[in-house]
Formats: sequence, structure tokens, C-alpha cells
Amino acid sequence: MAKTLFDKVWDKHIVTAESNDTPAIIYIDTHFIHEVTSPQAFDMLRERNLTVRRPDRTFATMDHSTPTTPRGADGEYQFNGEKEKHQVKQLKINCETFGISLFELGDERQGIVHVIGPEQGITQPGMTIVCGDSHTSTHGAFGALAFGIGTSEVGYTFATQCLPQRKPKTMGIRVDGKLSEHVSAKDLILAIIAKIGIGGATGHVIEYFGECIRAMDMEERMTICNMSIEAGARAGMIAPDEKTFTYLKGKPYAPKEAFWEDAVNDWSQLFTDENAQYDQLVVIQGEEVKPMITYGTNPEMAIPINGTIPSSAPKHALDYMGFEANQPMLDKNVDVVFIGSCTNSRITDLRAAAKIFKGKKVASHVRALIVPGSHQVKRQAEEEGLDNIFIQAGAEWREPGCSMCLGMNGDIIQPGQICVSTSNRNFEGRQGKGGRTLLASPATAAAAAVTGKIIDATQIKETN
Ligand SMILES: CC(C)[C@H](C(=O)O)[C@@H](O)C(=O)O
Ligand code: SF4
Repeated sequence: MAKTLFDKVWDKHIVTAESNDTPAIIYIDTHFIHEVTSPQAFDMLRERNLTVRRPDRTFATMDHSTPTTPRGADGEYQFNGEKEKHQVKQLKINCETFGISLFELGDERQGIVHVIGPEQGITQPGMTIVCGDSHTSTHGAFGALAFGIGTSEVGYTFATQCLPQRKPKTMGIRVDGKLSEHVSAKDLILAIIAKIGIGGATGHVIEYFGECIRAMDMEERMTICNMSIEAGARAGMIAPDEKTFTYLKGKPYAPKEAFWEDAVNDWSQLFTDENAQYDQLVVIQGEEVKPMITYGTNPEMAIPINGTIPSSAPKHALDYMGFEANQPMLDKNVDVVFIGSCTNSRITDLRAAAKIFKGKKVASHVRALIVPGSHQVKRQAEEEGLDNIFIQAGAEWREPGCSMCLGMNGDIIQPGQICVSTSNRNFEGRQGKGGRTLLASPATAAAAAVTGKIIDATQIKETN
């Protein structure tokens, strides 16, 4: 029978088949953990006197509560408070107790969980991957079935390396043609969510395919899969291809020598068969996608940057944002710019931003924070001199982590401030109580930083 990419990965991982009364039990290949959603799961293990079933397939990093400022003169990290400090300390104790590899603060491999998994080659095609974190969908860019789980499921995965799951439905999103020159993967995913809505893919695993997706590099594909969850999807997937293999080759945890060829042979089978059917199909024309920005309080409230806020926009959202229906977004004042998060903190994102920052100054009333997704991204950016471009412009160049994406580490915006952010959620107060978030691409965010307002990035002259 013809199978979708999702079916192929799902079928390979069934331990016990689903019945009317019981969900399927599926095997989990890789389990990522971080300091926020793992502590209770470790407590559960201790209470029941259990061990971690596959410590060798469990990988931990510190990202949400970590400071993005360097160590102080005393060599200590400057945590926002005792709670954050404790979370990080506890993760280290837990990983030592249960024999789990930890990429801790100070480790060259540390960074946002969804940035470091692929970077280390831990994320691989055909795997089932879970993490107590909703943006685990990011890893689907490699043709993995990757989804977020709750803390009790983190506990089940620790103890059994399996999870009970009902089989989700599938949604194919085909993106034909090409994106225009100044349109990015972030604009495309915002356009997709604006079209299908925040509940549009509920109960489904999305597979993105078509000419436009094939043309994307792995970092763009990660940006797309990352935000699948914002359309309600269980996961997002893209069939692996030569770009996927080239990206992974030689990465620390990628298969080596003879294993590499076997792996590529297996991975090459991971595509949707010609006659396979999705439960739903959505078609997007790449050329029609414009640079996007959100105006409201969830990611579907997004419009082309040159557009006007729809008259149908929910009043409560506009009241919160301080906007009105039918107004243009262009020229609105901006207070803060955040370039970072598991959506857009990779090297290509920083390069896109640096092109606009180069030779310019951050507007005097704007605070611009640039937070690489990992140490590896940071180091690469510094080798390319991007840090100097940002610093000379007057932006803050920080240590890696989730940072202002949700402000758990104290990097927050003030009540009423407007922040153009390359992250994935614009919920009320997410970046700080009373703060207002506008989601956009790295280029749009950089353009807002140097002009102090919402502007189409194509209007900015790049300096060579
Ligand atoms: C802290 C964590 C549970 C949360 C998530 O699951 O998504 C965070 O990463 C987020 O982006 O809101
Ligand atoms: S960067 Fe933001 S969205 Fe991603 S894991 Fe961290 S808090 Fe969640």
C-alpha cells in the first residue's frame, strides 16, 4: 500500500498496535530534555525507584532559564533569580544521577534544544523524537517524527523509551513555485498559519513538500517545521534529500564510515509514495507569499507587511496591541527588536539580519537584542565578523539561549512596549507582562531596529 512519509516512520516504531480501546505504543528513538519540563519527571523516577531506560538516547541541554550575559568577574553566571539557578543546578544533578549526556552552561555544545539537536547530528531522518517542549516539531525538517510531550510523558519516556499515542491524521502542504527574493521561510510559515488558522492542523501531522520546500536549505526547513505547532499540528515533517544528508555528514553524532552509507540508503526511502493520500491537502503558490508581520495576539493574526489590519480582526486583540482595524502596519513605532529563538537564531538568520545592520545604527529609541541559538552559531557568527556589525550598530550581542522568546531568564520587554521578534509566539505578555509582540523574519526585525519603525526591509539600502 502506498504510504506517506509519516506512515513510514510511524509504522516502523509501533510496539503495540492501536485498538478502539487503547492507543498504539510507539518506540522513541531520541529524547531531548531541558531544565524546565524535566524536574518532576525525574522526581517520578526517584519515587518509584526507576532508572532511565535509554540514557544513551537521552540528551539534555540548558536553555530557557539561562542568562544571556557572560559570567561575572567572579566566574559565576548571573541568573535572574534563585528559581532559575536552582532549575539549572537540578538538571545537572539529575543528569549525573541517571547517566544522561548534558550540554551544560559553559559547554561548547550548549544552546536551545531545537538548535543543538540538529547541529550535533543527534536529530536524524526516520527517527521518533520527543521533548517536553512544543517546538520539538523543528526536528521534523530532517524527516523525523518529532513532537512535544507533557511532563508526565517525559517520565514515561524516561522509564520505558515508549509512549502511548493515537495515530494522528496527515495534512500535506504543497508549496509550488519559488519565494520572491526578499521573502523568507519565516514569511512563508506565517502566511501558511494565517491561511489555515491556529487550529487548522489540529490532530494532524503536516508534511511540507513541493518545489519551494525542496529549494530550501535545512535552516529554512527548520523554521517552517518549528511553527507547525502554531497551526495546531502534532508535528511537521519534510522528506530528507541530498541537502539533509550533506548537512548531517560529519556531525558529531551522525553515523560514521560504513554506517553512513547504510544510513543514507535507509533515509533515501523516506518519502511519500506517489499514490499515497493525505487526509487533507493545502496548496500554496510560493510567488504569492509576501513579507509578513503579525498585528495581534496569536500567530494567525498575520498580514503582508504592506497590508492593513483586517476589519474582522478581534477587538480584544487590537485593544491589547493598541492597534485599530484598517490601519496600515507600516510606520508603526517599535521599542524593542529581538532576533533569536528556535525559529530564527541560526547562522543564516544572523547573516540575513547582519546584511541590514551593516554600516547602520540602531534607532536611538530602540533596544535591539541579538541572541544566537547555540554556542556553535555564536562562534560561527564571530568568525564571520557578524558580532562586530551588530555591536557597532549598537545592538546587544548575547550568549545563547531562549532569552526574550519567552523571558524566563529575565530578558523581558516592559509593559506597553512593542517588540518586533523573530520568535514564534505573540501571546499576551509572553515577552514580559503587558508587552506587545510582532512576529516577523530576521530581515524585517533588523529593518525595524535600524529605522525604529515597521518598514518593508526591501526599502533599506544595504551597505557593502
Ligand atoms: C517552557 C516550555 C514548556 C515551552 C514550550 O513547551 O513550548 C517553551 O519552550 C515555549 O516556547 O513556550
Ligand atoms: S526559543 Fe522560545 S519557542 Fe523555542 S524552545 Fe525556547 S522558549 Fe520555546
